[in-house]
Amino acid sequence: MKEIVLSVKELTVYRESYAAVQDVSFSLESGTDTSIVGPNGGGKTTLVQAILGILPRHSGEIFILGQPLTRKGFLPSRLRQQIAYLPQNFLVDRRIPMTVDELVGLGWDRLGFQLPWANRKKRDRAVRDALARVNGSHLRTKLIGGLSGGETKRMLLAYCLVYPRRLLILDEAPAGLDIRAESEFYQLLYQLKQEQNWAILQISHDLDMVRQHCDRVLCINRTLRCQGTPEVALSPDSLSALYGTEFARYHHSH
Ligand SMILES: Nc1ncnc2c1ncn2[C@@H]1O[C@H](COP(=O)(O)OP(=O)(O)OP(=O)(O)O)[C@@H](O)[C@H]1O
Repeated sequence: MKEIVLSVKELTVYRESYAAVQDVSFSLESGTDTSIVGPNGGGKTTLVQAILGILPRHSGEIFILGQPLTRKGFLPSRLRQQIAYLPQNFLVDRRIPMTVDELVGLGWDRLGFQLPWANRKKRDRAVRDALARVNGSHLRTKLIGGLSGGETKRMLLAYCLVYPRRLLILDEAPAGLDIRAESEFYQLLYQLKQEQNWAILQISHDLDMVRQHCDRVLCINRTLRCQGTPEVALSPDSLSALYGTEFARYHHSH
């Protein structure tokens, strides 16, 4: 059964004194893959960061699995754990002597107090399975500082998968993956959506991918210019309104 996983109502978010996202409303159902598209600086990342509670909102409301996200970005930990986020760039000090399985295991750990030895076997199995799903079993004992860009992506995806989630948010996730890894990546997203009923929200500039893989599209340029199926939201008229006439003509003529 479909369920509303995320609901955003009349959301406005400021970057300094500028409303980077203004009056945006939409909702996401479980078992669906939705893409956010729009020009550079259009507010896509700002929108996602507000949903994650990283950026404060100026006005509007955000509900995750029916629970409101507070103005300060607080969500009960049992709900926060249902959300996974794969950022565009992995910004940590890579000199930290941490192995891949240690990092992926952090995604499994419950937020809040727990005994370090509790559920050890279950945790180890979950880490192994998550790495296997992203074809990253061979990376298990590697230090995170020694990974290539594509391997880092796989590790982060395993971090997202290691625990059953309800909402997966991706910021240009396949960037840095080779052709085969990218295809496997979308296959995996499809499985998570179909078999696990996850709702997926992904920022993308790859309109061909969006047409091929996504069920719905949100066209953002500060405000929500259009939303609907890829056929509707990526029609020549919608693309002209979003990116300008020249782009729409070019994109449809090849
Ligand atoms: N840290 C920041 N401080 C101030 N303004 C910012 C900051 N980050 C982004 N902005 C501004 O907010 C607006 C929206 O930026 P945002 O990064 O959300 O757009 P985007 O659609 O994700 O862009 P891109 O496609 O280039 O990644 C832009 O005008 C940008 O200059």
